[in-house]
Amino acid sequence: MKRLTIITGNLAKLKEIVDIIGDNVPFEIIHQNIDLPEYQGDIDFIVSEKCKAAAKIVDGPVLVEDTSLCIDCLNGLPGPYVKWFLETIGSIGLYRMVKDWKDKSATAICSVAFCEGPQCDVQVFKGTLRGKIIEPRGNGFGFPCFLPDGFEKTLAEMDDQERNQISHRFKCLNEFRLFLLQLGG
Ligand SMILES: O=c1nc[nH]c2c1ncn2[C@H]1C[C@H](O)[C@@H](COP(=O)(O)OP(=O)(O)OP(=O)(O)O)O1
Ligand SMILES: [Mg+2]
Repeated sequence: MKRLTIITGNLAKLKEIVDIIGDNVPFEIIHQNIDLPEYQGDIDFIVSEKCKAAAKIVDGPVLVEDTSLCIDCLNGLPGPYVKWFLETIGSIGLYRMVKDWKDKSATAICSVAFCEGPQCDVQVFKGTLRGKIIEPRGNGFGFPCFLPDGFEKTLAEMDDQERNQISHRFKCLNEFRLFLLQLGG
């Protein structure tokens, strides 16, 4: 069976990816814990560059993921730079940035890029989840300040099973899973 290497430095993300892809796909899924460069640009560019860097390291099929949180009243910021916002001002800081705006709507975006090797084309998949920014609640993996539309729990208040049925990452990786099944072993 072909091997597919997931490259991420984030183990919570890895667990979700593996749980969603499941074990029916015709690839043996393995992981390398490597912190890839954090590129700048739009979502497609960033995840594609990440994928090319990963394919060079592995010299075979790779999957990388990049997460964005795009807030409407901030014209899409922090977008793919959400990691730096979380590390500096945190979820509460994100909430404070938007608390005086009437429109607090936002989109969580999971983007995944796959390629079969360093010389191969990169394919990008995306999953989006609409919601709004609220005062942070919850301790799970998932944005504590993001309340998905139609739900009463933030992503960080949901348990893994609940989140993996509705999340941006679920939507994206479910599409990728179907693509892998089509691709064959
Ligand atoms: O569903 C999520 N719910 C809440 N927070 C999340 C989620 N997914 C990623 N995150 C965090 C991790 C990082 O602070 C930033 C995304 O940055 P991002 O570059 O994609 O992740 P990362 O650097 O941790 O791992 P990687 O080695 O795959 O690049 O948002
Ligand atoms: Mg990263």
